[in-house]
Amino acid sequence: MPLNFLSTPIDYLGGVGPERAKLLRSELHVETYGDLANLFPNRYIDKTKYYKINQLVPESAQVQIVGKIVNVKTAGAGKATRLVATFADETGRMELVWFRSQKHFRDSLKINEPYVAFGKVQRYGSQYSIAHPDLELLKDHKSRKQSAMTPVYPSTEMLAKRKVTNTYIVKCMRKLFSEINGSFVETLPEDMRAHYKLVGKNDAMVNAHFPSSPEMLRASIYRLKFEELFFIQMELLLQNRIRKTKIKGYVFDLVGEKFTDFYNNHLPFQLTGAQKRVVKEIRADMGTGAHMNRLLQGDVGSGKTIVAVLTALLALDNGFQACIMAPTEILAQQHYAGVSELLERTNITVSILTGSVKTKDRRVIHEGLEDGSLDILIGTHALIEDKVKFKNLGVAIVDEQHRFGVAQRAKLWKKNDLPPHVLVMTATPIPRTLAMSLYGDLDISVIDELPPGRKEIKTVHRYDKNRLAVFKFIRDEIDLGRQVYMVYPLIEESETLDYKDLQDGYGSIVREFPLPKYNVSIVHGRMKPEDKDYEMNRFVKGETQIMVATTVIEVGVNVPNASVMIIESAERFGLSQLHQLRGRVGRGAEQSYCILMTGHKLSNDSKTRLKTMVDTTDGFQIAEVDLKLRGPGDIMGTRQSGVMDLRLADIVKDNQILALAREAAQKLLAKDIKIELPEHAGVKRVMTFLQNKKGLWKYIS
Ligand SMILES: Nc1ncnc2c1ncn2[C@@H]1O[C@H](COP(=O)(O)OP(=O)(O)OP(=O)(O)O)[C@@H](O)[C@H]1O
Repeated sequence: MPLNFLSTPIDYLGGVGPERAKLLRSELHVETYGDLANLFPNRYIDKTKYYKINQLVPESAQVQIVGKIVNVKTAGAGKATRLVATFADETGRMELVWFRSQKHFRDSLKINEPYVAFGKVQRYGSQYSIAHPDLELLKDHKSRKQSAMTPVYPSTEMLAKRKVTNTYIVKCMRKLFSEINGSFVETLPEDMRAHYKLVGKNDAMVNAHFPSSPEMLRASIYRLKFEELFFIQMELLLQNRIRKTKIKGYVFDLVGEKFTDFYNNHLPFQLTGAQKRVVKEIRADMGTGAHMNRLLQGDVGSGKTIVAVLTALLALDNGFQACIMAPTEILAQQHYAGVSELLERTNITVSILTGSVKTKDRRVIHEGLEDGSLDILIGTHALIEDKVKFKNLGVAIVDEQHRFGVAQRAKLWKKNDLPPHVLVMTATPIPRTLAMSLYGDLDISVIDELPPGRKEIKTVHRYDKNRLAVFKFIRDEIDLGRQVYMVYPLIEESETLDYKDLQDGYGSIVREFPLPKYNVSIVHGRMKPEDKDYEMNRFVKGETQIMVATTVIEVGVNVPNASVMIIESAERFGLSQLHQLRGRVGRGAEQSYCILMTGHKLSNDSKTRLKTMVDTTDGFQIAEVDLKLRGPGDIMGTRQSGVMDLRLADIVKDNQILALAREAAQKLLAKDIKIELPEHAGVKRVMTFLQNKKGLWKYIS
């Protein structure tokens, strides 16, 4: 089947006039024959089965009933005007309802003639009804062979109102398939189909719409999902490859004195297996001559800082500088303190540049950067100001990518002849399956192992009415010398309300934990940055025992002595947010606790979230549950990605197929990177079709 046949506008299909074509376009995005063929059923129903009215139950979904219209009347007024027909069989009566009352439609309804009504039943009081049923005279219905697996296509209220019924769409589909005449061209190579046991394209298309058996239906849907995911993977893998061949990077092939000396003499601990593996991956990247763009995912507290330092040392050993960018002043300071301590006994120079650094000190930093005497610069957005000029920046390490835009990162290498390597660190785990489908242009390293000897954070869920016991627990912990976080939600829609909650909470905490024994800090988004930092620092230094805060403390804050995290209205937080918050404790040697406080009324989703938090501390597992609860739409960055356009596959539910499709794409490209072997003609055709607009092919063919 030539592709141009499939691009025939839908108006040309027999039985589709301009009116209905317009509706199909606006409601279902069906513009062409191809679009219609790829409009897959939501489900299938047994059209050989008929219900009696007295067999209906409130849960009956779509049913077919044979009966007669015994009368028709108009009910309601204005916009609520509707046509109501009483429909009866020998067992009872029900209603058929249309929210329109054109006279000619009313007149077309035949009283006391047998009809088949099909649709979704609803019950109002003791009465069953179907709104906008598919209605067909029994004799017409009987004249066609009915299938036990009739497809049910997506529909909208507008379509139902305008008589574009399921029966109509099925009719169009039959017509289309008889015109196509069984000749969808195969897209996947034969060896791949044999290896992954995939049915042929044509059979799959026909059976997805008009299944010959349940087994064939399953096999067809599997094949079509595989195909869909396979081509997405092909695009991602090719984009990645193009990036690597097009964008050159510095070659850091020396592992010199600085790295070796630090590694052999100054490591404060043994690296975990995962840290070693990740450092190896980074070294391999930097040695190839391609530009590194790597995402380093590591759960909270998994030890990303040491990886950042070793990466910086690799740049230094090859005669380059390094920088580490953090999203906030506090985090930049923490990194600076941590990195300086690690490098204390070496002769490597480290400085910090943030908004609050004085002009005089700035000048010294600028000079050091330009003459190359400053090796590592740590800082905030201040690093990308125009005045900051590196002599030769070799690697930029960016903490928490979503707070820095790509354009901002690009500013960093304005002085370089080549872009510095980029390592983005994030503590927000993204499930592997999602990461695979999203980040074609980014390589991913994962630290999936925590340093040894960590004590699991004990997590419990408590109801508000047990608050007194929780307060007692807090007092006991403070008596032991520990510090406590108390976090309140802050969501944009009801900022005023949240602010009140926070202030009320602060008020009651100060009453419960009075001076002079207790000192309480408060931090929230409405404070000036200087005030926030001041309050944070009091807590960091141990001058206050309790930190009342909104989620502003979410990322990266490191106060090892804080051992209790209380999260108020925990049901209002997302899972990954709860996990990030919990990660603020458990950073020292002491046993740590996380207490999730809620009221009694909880939705099922909230219960699942709380239970997941109580059951596990594994960020990746939590991310998987989060993805299942929220769907990929809300997860960072997914909105812009092609993943949301999937027709059949669901990257969460079909993650096994996704993994196989990725493997198949990798194998194919390993054998035939230009996709020019004759057996890959089908793949090439689809890729060309997909890529025409983006011009991907001009790079690889
Ligand atoms: N291999 C290791 N063995 C023992 N301790 C380690 C190891 N790696 C890191 N640590 C320690 O674990 C703590 C957490 O490390 P680090 O601050 O680098 O974590 P992180 O991944 O940046 O976490 P977060 O994203 O929560 O800030 C630090 O105190 C660090 O010294």
